[in-house]
Amino acid sequence: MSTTNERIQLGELVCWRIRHAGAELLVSEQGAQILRYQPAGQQPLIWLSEQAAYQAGQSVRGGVPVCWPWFGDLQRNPEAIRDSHMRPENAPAHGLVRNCAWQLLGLDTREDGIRLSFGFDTAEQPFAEWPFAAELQLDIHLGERLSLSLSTRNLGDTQLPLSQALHSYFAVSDIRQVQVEGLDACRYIDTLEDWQARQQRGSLAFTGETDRIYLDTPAQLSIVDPQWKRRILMRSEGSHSAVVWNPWTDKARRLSQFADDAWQGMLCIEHANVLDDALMLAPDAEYRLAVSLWTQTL
Ligand SMILES: O=P(O)(O)OC[C@H]1O[C@@H](O)[C@H](O)[C@@H](O)[C@@H]1O
Repeated sequence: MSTTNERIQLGELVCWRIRHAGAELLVSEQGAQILRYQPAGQQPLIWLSEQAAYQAGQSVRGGVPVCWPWFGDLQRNPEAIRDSHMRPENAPAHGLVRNCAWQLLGLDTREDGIRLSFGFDTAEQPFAEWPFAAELQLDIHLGERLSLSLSTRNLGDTQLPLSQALHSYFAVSDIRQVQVEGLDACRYIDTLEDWQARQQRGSLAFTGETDRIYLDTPAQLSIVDPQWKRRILMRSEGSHSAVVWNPWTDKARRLSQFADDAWQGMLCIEHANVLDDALMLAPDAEYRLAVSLWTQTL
């Protein structure tokens, strides 16, 4: 099977364009962020905004940003995570690494696809207001499926409080036509309804702005997209929580790098470790959060 890789510059960002057996993957070294993924002969599976800005120090809208060492608004995190930052009121949303330079550790072509690894070490790039030592590695494997694995090793001598997510933006034909399966009976926190706890009944369809944290989630979820005649499957390891987000009309107008009507063609399902599923990593412990993505024809 033919596999090629190309180092390209998009605006200020160094990126890798990988082609394998008709599939195409675009990854930025900044944030070790997958920007786009299109399986062979299909619509994109991972969505990238048409208004994406490729600037140093700014996360790109779309793809799969890595949220670490906290997810979302730090002030909404469990106490141990809030206390991990010296000035939580000034801490950026979604942690510290999504707009940092990561290091390319390896790019290997094999019979079953191509593997890219990126590393981030706080010993080399310390955060003044987050006094912990950790080593992060994101391994990306493009084969028949796209697989991501994020490992955190605690290099310090105290416990490391952590929440995190692989913030995947999926491409869909029309958010009003798709459904998410696998969440039936899961508890969720509706962040748009004063963070009240609710319970999912049946599959999830979308009729307005949605921003929910699902808890006790199963290993496999899927997006059913009848118009594009496909099901996107997601299988995770090391995650029992997932964030489901679509900004709908009003929030779309307030988002950066986002066209007013872009909400129609995207859906975030973010495999995570948040709230009850947040982590305390012992000294020298390593934790792995992983997700594999593929499609089936409907
Ligand atoms: O604009 P950002 O920082 O990339 O965040 C995008 C969205 O990310 C989601 O994970 C959150 O649940 C939303 O509340 C948020 O709006």
